[in-house]
Amino acid sequence: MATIKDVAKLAGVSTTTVSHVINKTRFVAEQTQQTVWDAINTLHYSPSAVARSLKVNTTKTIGLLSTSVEAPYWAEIIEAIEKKCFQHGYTLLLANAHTDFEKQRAYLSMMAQKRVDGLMVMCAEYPDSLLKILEDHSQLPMVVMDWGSSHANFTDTVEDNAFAGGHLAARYLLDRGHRDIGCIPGQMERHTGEGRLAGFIKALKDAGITPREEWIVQGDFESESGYNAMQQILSQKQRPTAVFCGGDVMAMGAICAANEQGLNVPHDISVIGYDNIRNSRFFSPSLTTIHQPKIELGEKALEMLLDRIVNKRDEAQRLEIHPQLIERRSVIDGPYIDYRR
Ligand SMILES: Nc1nc2[nH]cnc2c(=O)[nH]1
Repeated sequence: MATIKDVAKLAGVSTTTVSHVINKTRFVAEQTQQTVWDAINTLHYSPSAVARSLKVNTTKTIGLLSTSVEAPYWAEIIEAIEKKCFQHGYTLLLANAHTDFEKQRAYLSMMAQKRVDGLMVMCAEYPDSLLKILEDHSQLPMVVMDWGSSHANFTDTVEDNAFAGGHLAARYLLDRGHRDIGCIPGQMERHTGEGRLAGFIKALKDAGITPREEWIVQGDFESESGYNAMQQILSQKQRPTAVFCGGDVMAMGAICAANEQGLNVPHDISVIGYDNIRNSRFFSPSLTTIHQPKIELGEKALEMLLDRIVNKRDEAQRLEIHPQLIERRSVIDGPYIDYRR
């Protein structure tokens, strides 16, 4: 592989001049520039990022310690981060650890050794063991994207207002005249599971309704869990008229279960989701849901991290995103529409 010395030799200039031509760091006569670029093209020379990193002490690389790319929710956030990294001239190093602690530890160590300039964290669950190793790496500029309200002062965070989103979903169903409402939340260990459910329960209680335990069936953000949970809800003697699913993918499974029992969504039972994944518009019926601003989440988190890297900011910052109702066709008016509060 050609080196900068080979280019300098072929162009008949010094390596410093070649460097200035490539990096545009000093005036170089046009004719000389042309000669250098001709030599670069002839030799197919590519400047070494490794050599440059050693000199400037940055690698222009961001590490992302994440859970998986399989679920549409994660995929949309990661896509937004990757696009923004590219725009800013950074390479994204993706480390899917699947909530496996040993993998998280190994990836964190690898990323530190590769001297990433900053670290984005989206691990879904944050047991103390993970918090400890994150803190051990707190010399790295870091942003945690899915903790909800901040847990630590060594990292930037993004608050997604999961509680407000769950509240909004329940409030919408109440406003549409539903009072018998079930829920299929994601895992309680996850902020997006627990926070969305807590908001839902609060809205019901504020409306004078005691949530019925048998209508709250635990899911895990996968379609199969939504399917099984809906089957369980529908197997009961008294059924709810509406169900809030804490993730759109679970709503997809829940709608499938209802259909297989001969029920029509929304005419026999209304369903509202959460996340507004790209395909939720194309569910049958198209899904009424709570929009989680995923692109904004990814972009804001990266911008905050770059601000920390570039400006060498020490104090932790916290940004917020806000959930929004998206009305489509999976919810219709419930039996209490004329008596709503
Ligand atoms: N698959 C999946 N979807 C989500 N949507 C919000 N949180 C989650 C999560 O933890 N997993």
